[in-house]
Amino acid sequence: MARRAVDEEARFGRPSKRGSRPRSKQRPEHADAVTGLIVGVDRGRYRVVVDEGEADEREIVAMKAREIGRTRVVVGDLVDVVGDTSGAEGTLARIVRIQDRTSVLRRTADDTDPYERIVVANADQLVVVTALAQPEPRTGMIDRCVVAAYDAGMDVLLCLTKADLADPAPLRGLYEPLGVDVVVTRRDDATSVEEVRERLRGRTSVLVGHSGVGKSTLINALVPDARRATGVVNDVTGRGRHTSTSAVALRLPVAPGADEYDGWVIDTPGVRSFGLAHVEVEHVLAAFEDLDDVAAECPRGCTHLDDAPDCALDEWVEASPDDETRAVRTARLASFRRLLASRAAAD
Ligand SMILES: Nc1nc2c(ncn2[C@@H]2O[C@H](COP(=O)(O)OP(=O)(O)OP(=O)(O)O)[C@@H](O)[C@H]2O)c(=O)[nH]1
Ligand SMILES: [Zn+2]
Repeated sequence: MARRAVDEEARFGRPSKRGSRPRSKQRPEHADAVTGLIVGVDRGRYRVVVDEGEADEREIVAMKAREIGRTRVVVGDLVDVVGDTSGAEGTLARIVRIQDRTSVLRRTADDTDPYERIVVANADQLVVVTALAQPEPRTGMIDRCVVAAYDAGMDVLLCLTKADLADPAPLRGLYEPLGVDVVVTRRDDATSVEEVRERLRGRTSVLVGHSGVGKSTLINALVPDARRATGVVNDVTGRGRHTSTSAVALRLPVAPGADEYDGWVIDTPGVRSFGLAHVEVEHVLAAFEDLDDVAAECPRGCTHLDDAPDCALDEWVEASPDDETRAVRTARLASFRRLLASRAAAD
């Protein structure tokens, strides 16, 4: 759990978790707040898991309290909740505080949505689900996801699906030099799903991917209860089951069918790509430790792009002690520049 900011505590007069102050009626109501994790958002109603991992873990429904104002609350947020937090049918609790976020995954405004949005908070891994065929992989889209993740300080796992249809080697070759972990799956190979589970265990992972890449198939295999089959029609409404486009957090079982959970899988049905106008070069650079050190020697304001005068990264490749090193450095620099360039490309 993220530690609450000191000034927030001062403002609400709440003792630390370990505080020994006795509870009394004089204390502000918020002192009785419980902490919870936002697992779903739907039209102003927030699904919150409280007392996670304890005997009385439960999911409650809450709304934003007035003091939160217009601050957005997103899936992955840790919040303090007051009021009726029993989770009993028909109860509605109030979110009075959003705890400091350890990461925010953003998307820039685009044609369909004029506002920059935080998609998910506090996730530590972005899983880019890409089919090896049907639909054909689009490296531009993968690059943009990698940039968005690095900007947010998240790791990237590239999950290549439909391995029965095409060879994963070329894409592996393109992304492993970027420090991207690659895992290959196929629907009819349960062990490949377990390899994905291993990498998600104990972490909070956001899955993104274009329609048809097999993301639902993968999530259903990882989290059977989710039953996120596409094309399933609701008997009552006659519409697809998942008309909502907001993110949803699902608990990851430690093994197929296990009652024990370790980690969260966040599905993002509405997010197909990321606008990247907000991304800073320095954040992308920070994900390439070797280049980051070298770029410290660049002229002020260096763009580090192909045409940047006196970019220290070019000199670093030039100064390679041998051919092997030169090949590695050339590939690293080309990958980094490809990512930088993807910020400008539309997808
Ligand atoms: N050949 C092959 N097909 C697969 C594999 N995994 C999934 N598919 C098929 O690909 C199609 C799309 O899979 P979904 O899981 O619905 O894809 P999705 O990414 O969730 O797509 P949306 O629901 O549109 O977002 C389905 O017909 C799946 O049966 C695989 O490993 N190999
Ligand atoms: Zn430079």
